[in-house]
Amino acid sequence: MRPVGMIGKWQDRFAQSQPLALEVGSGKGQFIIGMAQAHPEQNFIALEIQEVAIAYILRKQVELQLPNLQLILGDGAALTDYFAPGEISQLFLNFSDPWPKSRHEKRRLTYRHFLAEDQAILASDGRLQFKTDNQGFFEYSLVSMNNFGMTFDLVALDLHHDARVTDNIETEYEQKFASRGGRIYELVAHFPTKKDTPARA
Ligand SMILES: C[S@@+](CC[C@H](N)C(=O)[O-])C[C@H]1O[C@@H](n2cnc3c(N)ncnc32)[C@H](O)[C@@H]1O
Repeated sequence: MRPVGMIGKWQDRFAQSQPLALEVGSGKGQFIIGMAQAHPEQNFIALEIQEVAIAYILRKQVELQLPNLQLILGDGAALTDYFAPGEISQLFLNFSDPWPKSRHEKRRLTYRHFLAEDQAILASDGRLQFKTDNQGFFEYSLVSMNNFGMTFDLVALDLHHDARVTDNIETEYEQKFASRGGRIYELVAHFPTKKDTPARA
């Protein structure tokens, strides 16, 4: 069931009102729990489509009782069903399914249709952070976001050996791939604001 009643009211669910970050596809929650613990000055929502995975996060949250973490069992392909325009200040896509076959391009969470959803819920100064171990998916996402008019704040082709990144919190997948010697890619980007859009002649 979609939490339609919560649209625009998510801050009411937290101990205090503060910038709200969302992770789409949280898996077992290692990243979002680590972020909520490291950043008590922010609120966090884990959005996950699989009951088994969200139940795993819930079990940890029952134990930890973090005041700045809420969970949604839902579909990250329809973010405007859950959030009001500008309600989210930071959006995390971590190791989303790469859907490598060309005919599945429209399922990739960095396809333009999903970027439009992301843009709608992100605040004007909001940021999208994307991590993957899949080079092809990373390249695709760079092009898709560039074509969408987004600006890149960070492009890291080897996140774990990038001196610019000092506060990385690993996801379960990231830990697994990196421990086998795999390279992790990350980008941080923002959407164009109205003032970035060139005026028509
Ligand atoms: C490859 S796993 C990555 C999990 C975690 N982010 C990590 O890096 O360890 C992808 C996760 O995204 C979830 N997922 C896939 N499509 C989704 C969607 N449309 N909405 C929400 N979650 C989704 C899957 O259930 C899975 O838990």
